[in-house]
Amino acid sequence: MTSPSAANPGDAPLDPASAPPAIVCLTPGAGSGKTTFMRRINSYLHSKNRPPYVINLDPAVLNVPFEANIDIRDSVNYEEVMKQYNLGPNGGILTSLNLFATKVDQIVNLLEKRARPTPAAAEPQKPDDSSSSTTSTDGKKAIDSILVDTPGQIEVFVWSASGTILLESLASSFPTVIAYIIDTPRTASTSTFMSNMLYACSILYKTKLPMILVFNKTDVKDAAFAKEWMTDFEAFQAALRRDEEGGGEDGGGGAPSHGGSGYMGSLLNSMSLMLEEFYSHLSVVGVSSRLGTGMEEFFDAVEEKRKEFLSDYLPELQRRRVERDEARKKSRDKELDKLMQGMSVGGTTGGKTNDDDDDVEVASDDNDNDYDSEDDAPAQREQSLQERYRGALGENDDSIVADASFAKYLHTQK
Ligand SMILES: Nc1nc2c(ncn2[C@@H]2O[C@H](COP(=O)(O)OP(=O)(O)OP(=O)(O)O)[C@@H](O)[C@H]2O)c(=O)[nH]1
Repeated sequence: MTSPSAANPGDAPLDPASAPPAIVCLTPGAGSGKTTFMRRINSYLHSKNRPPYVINLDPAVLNVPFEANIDIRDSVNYEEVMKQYNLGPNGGILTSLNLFATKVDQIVNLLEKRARPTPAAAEPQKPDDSSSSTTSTDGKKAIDSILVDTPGQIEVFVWSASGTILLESLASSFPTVIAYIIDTPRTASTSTFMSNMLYACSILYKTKLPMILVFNKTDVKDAAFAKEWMTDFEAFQAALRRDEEGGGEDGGGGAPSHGGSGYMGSLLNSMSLMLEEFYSHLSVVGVSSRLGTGMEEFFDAVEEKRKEFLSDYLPELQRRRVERDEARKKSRDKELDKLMQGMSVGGTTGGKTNDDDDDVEVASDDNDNDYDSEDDAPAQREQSLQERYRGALGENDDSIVADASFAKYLHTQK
């Protein structure tokens, strides 16, 4: 994995090429071993003296068996959200994520600050310094990677607006990679394998982020069969035939596999052909979170996907971001124009200046402004009023900074 190498002066935007990767862990089903996997990669990075920055986005989790630097549970009380809004478990998670997503700018700002190396980082390291990490602007070690844990209810995260906002915001500053954790023993039948792949495919198209398929629990079942099915169509066909003849594996769930029978057989057949193109975009690794095997392979895949993010995904992401910012600015300008016209003080774009004394009184109730001349006064008053309205509409960064309680919480994080 690459650590940030280029020093970014002051508060200049973080260069994505030198930014640490963000690894977002998702799992299609409960019990796939996401938590165990997160704990394993966390301790692996600690053992390499490259501690990650950990973010927990699961508001409903009872215990996180690793230290999270930012934890959604510290700012949103899931139980309370369910009670107050009269929601069920999924609605509670969704609303908690929505509440948390309103603060995403502050989180990304904090992460950028923590990821930015100081000029001192450019100095050569001492030979006895085993760490390859640098130092962030506030004197702490610059973060080398970001690990994000997500709610086990994958659909709540992936298909919600807040999930999209959180992922896009993260990806706008950091090369973001999805680690999709699969329970290998439970994916051994052709039909469960195919449903898992289709789900991964839908997530890839929804998030538009590079993805690593992590076949977990390889101590119980080797992931070689899955790798073979993804690269060799004939092998998958043979497995389908075996399933049809009743000799297929039952996927560990106890139910017999009917992957190859009747219309299911031909459906799986054509789907496997269709998915060939999708497979070519994925990295596949087999790991055992219990034993800790496959970690090097996983981080090699992260590095590969980080590069892919920079070359393929980032340009598209930046294009979408510019489009969205322009649309947002246009709609704000429109609102501001309407507001100004309503107040009869003119618009932002060529709106006429109102010379009426009564209106000027409204605009000048702040005595701080000393105008140079009588002629300049209306224009300056109008400008000052416009600035205040812009602030109220959220264009001013100060409105974010002013949210002291959350910022204070974030700044107490390690
Ligand atoms: N044999 C084996 N078991 C594992 C492995 N990884 C996780 N497990 C077991 O699988 C079970 C589920 O693991 P978790 O890490 O809790 O899985 P999760 O995806 O977070 O599941 P939820 O808690 O339901 O969200 C536990 O009993 C783990 O001990 C592994 O690599 N090998």
